[in-house]
Amino acid sequence: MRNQPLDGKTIILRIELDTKQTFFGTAATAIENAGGDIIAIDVIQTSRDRTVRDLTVKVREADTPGRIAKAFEKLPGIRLINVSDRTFLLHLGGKITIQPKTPIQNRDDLSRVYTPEVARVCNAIHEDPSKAFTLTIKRNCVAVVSDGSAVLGLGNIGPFAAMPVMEGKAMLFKQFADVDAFPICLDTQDTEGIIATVKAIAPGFGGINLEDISSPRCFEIEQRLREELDIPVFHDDQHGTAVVLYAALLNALKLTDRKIEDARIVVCGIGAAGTACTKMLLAGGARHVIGVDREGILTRDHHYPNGMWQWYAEHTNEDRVYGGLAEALQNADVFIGLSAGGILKREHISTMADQPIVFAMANPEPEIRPEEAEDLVAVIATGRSDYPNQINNVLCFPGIFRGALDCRASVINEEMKLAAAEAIASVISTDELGPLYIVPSVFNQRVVEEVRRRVVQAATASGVARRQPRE
Ligand SMILES: NC(=O)c1ccc[n+]([C@@H]2O[C@H](COP(=O)([O-])OP(=O)(O)OC[C@H]3O[C@@H](n4cnc5c(N)ncnc54)[C@H](O)[C@@H]3O)[C@@H](O)[C@H]2O)c1
Ligand SMILES: O=C(O)C[C@H](O)C(=O)O
Ligand SMILES: [Mg+2]
Repeated sequence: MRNQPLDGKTIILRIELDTKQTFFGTAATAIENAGGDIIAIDVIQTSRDRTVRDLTVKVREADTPGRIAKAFEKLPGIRLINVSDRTFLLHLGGKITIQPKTPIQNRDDLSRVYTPEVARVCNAIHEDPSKAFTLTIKRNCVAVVSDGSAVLGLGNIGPFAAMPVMEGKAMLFKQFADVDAFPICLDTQDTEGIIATVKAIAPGFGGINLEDISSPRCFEIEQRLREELDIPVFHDDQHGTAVVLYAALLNALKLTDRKIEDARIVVCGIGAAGTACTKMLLAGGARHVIGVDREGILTRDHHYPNGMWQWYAEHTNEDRVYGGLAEALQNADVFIGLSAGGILKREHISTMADQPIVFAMANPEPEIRPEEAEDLVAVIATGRSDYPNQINNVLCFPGIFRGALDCRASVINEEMKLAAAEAIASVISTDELGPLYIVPSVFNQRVVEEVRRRVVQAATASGVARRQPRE
């Protein structure tokens, strides 16, 4: 059932009718009886005794398509050729394409974009490699690189299955920040193999956005690439998430009249995202953070083979709380979930402090659905597009890379991340702030603009900008 469309969604049924044996009305009635609502009909092919039609059908329940298929099996003269939903149709052939900026209309054009004239441009770059930034796509191009090892919360589903997410990130880069991003899914999960491959492809890119690479390998991969490349390398699940989380938390704390230093914060899922979010919270002044992973609360009297967990245990949970999620959440002000769907229960939230803040950010299924918890919380947010308060790294990565590319930053540093977080939080004024509006919408055009502006300023002030963009 994993590929079944979700409730309330639209599917498209391609059916073939033998018009000597049956009528369209029979098919329509079967669909209605199975819980489907036909909202459009397209005739695809027709002949004297055969017709093929696409029926766009709203489904009320997840098992409606299955029930329609069963009903058709019993009806002579009706054949179900295919069921697709709009999401799958949108993915047919992939979601992005490459387009030339100018058409090649004659031999003159051809000789400029290609041999022989292109050779002069190649020689110019050979003499001065920094010209690659002005004379090639490098200036505006980001590689979105994954090994498919931690795709959303789906786990290690490999490079082929990771592609739709990476294509989606490339679309978002382009639409929101006019960055040309290319999805690259690697058929290796070997740390050295990934580092060598990214270094080898780097000449064509002005930045590297690492995506959905599992921890702890992601830490070393990013660290080494940062040291060995002179373009920004940014692990989105760590830093993009941390930036947006921090922005959202600043606003949620403001709304509930709390200070970050006093807030008791539980981070669940100490992987790539959970670790980076915690580092940003500590840098922002948080003093009471407890981390919980599958084996329970991380404590400093335990030795962890995972170096990042060892670091984590030494820098959090000063009061030495032991146990699991339930124990960690007693009297906590904030829950930050970056773990797995459905693991937070109402019973957990009811033991939290008054006016709890719940950020259930696992994708695609949050730790708890807002409708299950909204009567218990002051603020709830998820990473999804279909609920209010979407805390998702898409609020950060387009704008932070736009800024970094525009000022040709050599890295994306802490100052730039902090500037991006403050920019996102600032898009919502005090008057506008409310329980359903702690982070701006992805479609708010001020987000990228403001993030870019402050990121360029921060890069310049911290000495990593290599040019000043025209405003
Ligand atoms: N909203 C966003 O912008 C955003 C950004 C990044 C990641 N995420 C989501 O956060 C989750 C983690 O992503 P990641 O990149 O850090 O992955 P990761 O694989 O690096 O880390 C996941 C961590 O969660 C832990 N975990 C899994 N199940 C758990 C459970 N039942 N209880 C406690 N801990 C558990 C794992 O042991 C691991 O340490 C995913 O669901 C991902 O989709 C959301
Ligand atoms: O892809 C997303 O929606 C956010 C994030 O990068 C994730 O891995 O969940
Ligand atoms: Mg991700």
